[in-house]
Amino acid sequence: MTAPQTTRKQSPIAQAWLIMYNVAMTAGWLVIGLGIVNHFYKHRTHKGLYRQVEKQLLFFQTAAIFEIIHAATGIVRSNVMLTTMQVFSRVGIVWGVIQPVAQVHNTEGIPMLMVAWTITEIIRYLYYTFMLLGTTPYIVVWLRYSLFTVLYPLGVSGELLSIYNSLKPVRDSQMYSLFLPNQLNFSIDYHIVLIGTIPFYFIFFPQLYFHMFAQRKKLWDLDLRLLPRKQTDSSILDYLIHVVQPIRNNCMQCEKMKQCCVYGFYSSIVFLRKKMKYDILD
Ligand SMILES: CCCCCCCCCCCCC/C=C/C(=O)SCCNC(=O)CCNC(=O)[C@H](O)C(C)(C)COP(=O)(O)OP(=O)(O)OC[C@H]1O[C@@H](n2cnc3c(N)ncnc32)[C@H](O)[C@@H]1OP(=O)(O)O
Repeated sequence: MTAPQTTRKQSPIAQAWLIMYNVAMTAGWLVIGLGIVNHFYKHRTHKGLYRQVEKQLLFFQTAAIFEIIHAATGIVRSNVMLTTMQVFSRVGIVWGVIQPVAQVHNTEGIPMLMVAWTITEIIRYLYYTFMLLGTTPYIVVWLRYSLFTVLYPLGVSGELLSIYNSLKPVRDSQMYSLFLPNQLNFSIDYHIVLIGTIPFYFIFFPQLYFHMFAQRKKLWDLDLRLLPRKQTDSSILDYLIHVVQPIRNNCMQCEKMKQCCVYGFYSSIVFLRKKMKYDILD
């Protein structure tokens, strides 16, 4: 089964670039994923994990900056603000927190964010690639619009934990900081800057998270076949509603309609169906 295709037509050059980009990003994150699995298999600990995949992670996470360019130039329909937030936070974490602060490398936040990012990106870029090729396997759509419910909180917790773990080493080393007096007559305390980023997570993460739920619902409404459980429920309810519908039409002409159990049965199905948010078929 394939998902409904809604991707708009791009120019052939843009389309070729996007296919190349998405294939390269899928492959890159797959390599990172294999590195993570290999590390856990060999060492059974998250210690040393960052060093194992450092180069690939720096490269492919940084390459996500193209996503902001894609959205800003309009070659994809992603929301520019949300994409910028997402990419900016992750590139910022990698280059501004993890890479320069060695004390963070072996802390618990690292496996959390790496696992969340890696699974998300393999599926996301695979999804985009399939969309461009015009056929997306149902399982890829389902994974993209379901796993984020768990992976987003996991990734964001890993990021916040990494920022938290970097605070003491950054304060002690006075990294990237400039104190008065100096010739520029300007001061910046990187420790305070990092603390200042934390509230932004509480402002922007809910927006990103609920945006994904909205996208999921939109796609779901577009094609009710997307989720098997709902599909079954929907078919049963649809079947019942279509069987009972003609009886109900007769009921409408009957004086005793309100007391009639057939009409009551019909109404409960309609109610149940509305409750399950299948209003669009009514
Ligand atoms: C020290 C620095 C700190 C900074 C502090 C900032 C605070 C910020 C707080 C936020 C923290 C977030 C951190 C993130 C953590 C994680 O990622 S954890 C892992 C879980 N993550 C996810 O699940 C990511 C989910 N998000 C997305 O998938 C989305 O991409 C998005 C970023 C939310 C944007 O969504 P949206 O605008 O809806 O766009 P898309 O659905 O992606 O795409 C829209 C259409 O464009 C097409 N498209 C997009 N990209 C491509 C592409 N590369 N190639 C081809 N096509 C593309 C896509 O197919 C869609 O097409 P249509 O269907 O035709 O609309």
